[in-house]
Amino acid sequence: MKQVVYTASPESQQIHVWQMNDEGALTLLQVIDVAGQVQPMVVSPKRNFLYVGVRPNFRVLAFKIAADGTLTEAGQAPLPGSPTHISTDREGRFLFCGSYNDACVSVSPIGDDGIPQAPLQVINGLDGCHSANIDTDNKTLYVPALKQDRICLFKLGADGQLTPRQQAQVTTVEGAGPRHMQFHPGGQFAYCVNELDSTVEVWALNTGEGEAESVQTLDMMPPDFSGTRWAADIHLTPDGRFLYACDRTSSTLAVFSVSELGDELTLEGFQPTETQPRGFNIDHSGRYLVAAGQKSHHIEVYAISEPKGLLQPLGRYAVGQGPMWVVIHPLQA
Ligand SMILES: O=C1O[C@H](COP(=O)(O)O)[C@@H](O)[C@H](O)[C@H]1O
Repeated sequence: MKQVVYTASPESQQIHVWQMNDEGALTLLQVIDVAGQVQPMVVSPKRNFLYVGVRPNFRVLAFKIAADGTLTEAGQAPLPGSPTHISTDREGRFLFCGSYNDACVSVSPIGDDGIPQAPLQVINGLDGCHSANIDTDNKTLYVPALKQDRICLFKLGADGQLTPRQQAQVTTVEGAGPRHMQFHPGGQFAYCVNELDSTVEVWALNTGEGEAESVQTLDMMPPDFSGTRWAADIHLTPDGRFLYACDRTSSTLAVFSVSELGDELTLEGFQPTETQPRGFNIDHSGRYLVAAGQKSHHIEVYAISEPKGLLQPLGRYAVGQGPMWVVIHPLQA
């Protein structure tokens, strides 16, 4: 499977486009200089656009993805706050933006041409809003508000309007700081990385009603760690068997195996990684993981090994300054 890896480096205002071969080796295809600090990125469900949040002029840029994975800017739209995280619904009709510094989540319609438009709704009062995560049924948006130790649950309407679910929020333990989420492919469980206590929490979902209940919380730090915990990102292999979460102070990736149902995690080990890993991702074959070091200015590729999902370093590559977001896109065969 040929794939393309996009990395965002806000300090040098660049997007690097890498081709990944079947052995996990990267070749640089393109470097785009962006007028702004590039941060969160997501590929559209139809796989024809890369959406990128930039600051300090808060906007989402839409890049058309060519057959070889290279990018051409095709349009842009304003955002109501500094983009910390962007995502879309599963049909690619709406773009969600979570803003930590502006404490809000917004919904922007995406035109038939694939270009996002100005927001149709902004929900404020979400202190430390860190991500917006649509469930596998495309019905409930889970929005962690890190500074409030809560995840807000919104029903996504056909018109893109968000309304609080009857169970409008779930809370973590005090001081956990819920940040990023992943969904098990079966749709019945979600995993949230908690930034401030570096734990991973398993949430059982009642997708019909849009409800969640905490069923397991695991420490993700090496046993000898005594510094300030500072977790960041979380990703699951496409088959749902292995889950990874990173901590920035210790510069480690924690490796978990996932039960068949998705309800239970087992800590399998730790992988030292690039300095201050704020963002990483997993390829579409589930064989490779790419981690970005915000302070090392490199990305590193790992092979995911059987039977526990432990990581084997394959190669590291210099990128722009302060890389913090990684997205992987499969090319059409
Ligand atoms: O990871 C973190 O994210 C927040 C928000 O990031 P930003 O890039 O949107 O400003 C940051 O302020 C926080 O200190 C940090 O731990």
